[in-house]
Amino acid sequence: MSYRYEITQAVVRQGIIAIVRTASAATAVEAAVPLLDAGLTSLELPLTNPGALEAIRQLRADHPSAVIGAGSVLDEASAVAAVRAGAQFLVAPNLNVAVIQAGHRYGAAVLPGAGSVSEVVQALEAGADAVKVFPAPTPQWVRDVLAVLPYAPLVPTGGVAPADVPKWLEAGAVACGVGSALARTPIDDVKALIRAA
Ligand SMILES: O=C[C@H](O)COP(=O)(O)O
Repeated sequence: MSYRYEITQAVVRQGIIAIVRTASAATAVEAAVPLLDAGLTSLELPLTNPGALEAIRQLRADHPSAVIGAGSVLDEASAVAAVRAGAQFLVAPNLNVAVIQAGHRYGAAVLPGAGSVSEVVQALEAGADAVKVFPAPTPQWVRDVLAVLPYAPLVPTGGVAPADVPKWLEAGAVACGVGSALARTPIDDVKALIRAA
């Protein structure tokens, strides 16, 4: 998978980005593998995780068909480091045009963060492949924004409950980022969630 539009497609196809937050590279891999085995195909490892780059490198090597991204990518140096470690997509809670440019320069899809209609538009103008709406507002917010920006690929993230993912997707979000609540979800429920998304 080389082109960033293919990466974006793969990320949104399932409708869920599983965000793995742990205290070390080893525990990140340990937490990621059951999610991948359950059928989740897109994983985000925030750079705030100690050992995130190492975990990204290992997951890319061991799971070549998965789509592995880096989260909390706030600046260009972090973007380049993440791509060099193998990150195929970059996510941030904010908009930094230099992150988009660096990601695109090296073939990664980039999902900057936005919290308002103006910020969504700024992210799209800056070349965002999709826009992380953070923290996740409400499904009605997504509906309202899509009424005026029907082409905006929105990815609500932050406080999304796994069981609510279908509601966000019905509202028109292209995917949801799900982190802490996913970590608390039994793996059989994760499988059901994948079927429902
Ligand atoms: O970047 C987003 C958050 O870390 C994910 O939030 P969450 O843990 O509430 O799903």
